[in-house]
Amino acid sequence: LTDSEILIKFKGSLSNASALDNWSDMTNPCKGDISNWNGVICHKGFVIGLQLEGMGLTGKIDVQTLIGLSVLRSLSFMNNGFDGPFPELKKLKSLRSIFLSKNHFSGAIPDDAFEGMFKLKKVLLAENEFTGAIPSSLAALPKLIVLRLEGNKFTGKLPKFSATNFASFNVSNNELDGPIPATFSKMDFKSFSGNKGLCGQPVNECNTPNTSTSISTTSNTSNSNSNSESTSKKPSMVCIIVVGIAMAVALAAIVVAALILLQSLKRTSEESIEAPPLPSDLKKKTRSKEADRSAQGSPSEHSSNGRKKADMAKLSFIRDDGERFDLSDLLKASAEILGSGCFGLSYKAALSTGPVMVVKRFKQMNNVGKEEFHEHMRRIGRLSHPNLLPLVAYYYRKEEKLLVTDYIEKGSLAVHLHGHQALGQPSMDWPTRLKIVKGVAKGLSYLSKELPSITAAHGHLKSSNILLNQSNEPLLTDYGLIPVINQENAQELMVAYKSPEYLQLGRITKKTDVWSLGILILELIIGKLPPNFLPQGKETEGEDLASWVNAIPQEQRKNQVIDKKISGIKNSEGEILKLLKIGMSCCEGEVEKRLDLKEAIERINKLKEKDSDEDFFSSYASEEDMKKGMCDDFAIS
Ligand SMILES: Nc1ncnc2c1ncn2[C@@H]1O[C@H](COP(=O)(O)OP(=O)(O)OP(=O)(O)O)[C@@H](O)[C@H]1O
Repeated sequence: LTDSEILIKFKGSLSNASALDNWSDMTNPCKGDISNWNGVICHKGFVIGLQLEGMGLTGKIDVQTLIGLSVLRSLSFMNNGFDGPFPELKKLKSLRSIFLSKNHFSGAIPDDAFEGMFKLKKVLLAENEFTGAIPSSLAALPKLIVLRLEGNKFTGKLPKFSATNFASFNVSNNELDGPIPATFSKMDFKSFSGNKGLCGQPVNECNTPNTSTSISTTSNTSNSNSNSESTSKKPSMVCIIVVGIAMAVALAAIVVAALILLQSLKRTSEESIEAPPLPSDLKKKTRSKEADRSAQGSPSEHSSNGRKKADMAKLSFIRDDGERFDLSDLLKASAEILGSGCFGLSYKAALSTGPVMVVKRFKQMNNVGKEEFHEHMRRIGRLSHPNLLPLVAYYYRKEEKLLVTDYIEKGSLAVHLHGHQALGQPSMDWPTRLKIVKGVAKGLSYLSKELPSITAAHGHLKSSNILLNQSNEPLLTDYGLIPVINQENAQELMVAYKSPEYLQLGRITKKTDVWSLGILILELIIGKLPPNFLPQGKETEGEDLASWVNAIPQEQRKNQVIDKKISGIKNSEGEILKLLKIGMSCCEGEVEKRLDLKEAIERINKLKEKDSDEDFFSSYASEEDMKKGMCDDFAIS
């Protein structure tokens, strides 16, 4: 059967499937990475995922038919009306993700239900009616990083899990009992709460008779003073030693890091100057690509002669019409460190011939092969929009990659919002802020259309990745990088992976960039820096901006939320409140309730600099609604 026939047959087993009306055997489900069939995810012409969420589907999940989709990696039926036993998904050995949360599946899951699914990384079964023990075959999965079982009726003990590196784990609100394995002791207690019988760290409610601490302290009252004295002394000695060792190790680490950095810079510089001629096959490839580069925008080799030629080839240029330079030119240029972001250092390099470039070093792109990297950079390089900072050139070496762009004199939005104020310079006025939001929205819209196969087409939207040109038009940077960043590092560093859906469910969606846009809107209105967008913010420290707004009573928001330092807001407060409302709808924690990008952009585009009389009244009317608790967009989650 073809993919199209398989999917049509599969649809036949579903009930209430009107959301899949555009599945038709007259068309192909996949054109390259694009699909016009609702909920079908494609890669290189193959169906790799079904994302059939919140479609009101019921009926049977015909797993047998899906076996025909040989590269199916992800199945999501979340938030539908499926019931009955756990489907026999182990027949689909290539699956990486199973999302069945928020349905009515029930009964015990067979102990061997996950047997042989060695590639499985994410399993979401939350908020169903499953009973019985957590299957040992699930606990044995070696690559599991996300497991969500909360809100079921699982019983028995928590099994020992083979995987130890969970990005998200939750078994709360079940009927589990017994001790929590020590490997989970550092997790958030909320992941285990609501299970009356579970005990041990992090819940700390173990009440078994053989837990000895409290018993021994009461029975040895006569010794208690001396014991407590000696225990209070011992830790302080230990502390001093530990702190001493830690300081010595930290110092040594700093020295080693500095040496490595110097060595690496030196090596890069030497390699670029001493670069051997290109291997002939790569040269051939480069030359043959010259032929179609005008159509493809492919990198080209600027030929002159000898070693110069080889050096030039080391930097791959996206366009033909710009100034050419090589790595050694960049390294010889007068350079200035712009900052150390999540991925490494960024330098500003003023070339002796005039142009000023920015070189950003990435060490976290080691999992992609050379061809894959070149292909992706060419894809990024073909993008062209007034709100995107174009990639000028890139450099590939196995251990590190460099991306080169023009230097933008005016710097980033982050600096204008937060840095300039700290220096006592005037804060950005409302019309400029509005212009920036509109430009960012246009850039995002373009990216999502041009990079449909990347779930979060930007993936790293934050105020330091928005530069401002001389007329304050925003230019997005660091976009489209998710496919080439190492997964582990991406999870730690990229903004998309700090979204609620990633933190709670271990997934990013088409609406993840919308969430970042919402946070950016709030940052522009409130004038506060979002805590978890800081480079070092691996953990969310402090509440996010949306929770901060939500904690402020409705009637006080106009006065407390809008940054007092924004100039030019007279007669614009109605419009600012409308933007605030859009920002909050973009920050909706539940993906289904969040605005989609198109809707958000439409609403942003309607905003004006000044309130009209009508807007003035309607914004106040909506404030009244809020007071009455009728405004869903502001509902406290
Ligand atoms: N082309 C550019 N022109 C001017 N300033 C830039 C340019 N690219 C980056 N910057 C600025 O240089 C600084 C360092 O940028 P970098 O991208 O390394 O880190 P970041 O944006 O803070 O974090 P991340 O690595 O997560 O993107 C930031 O303030 C950024 O706004």
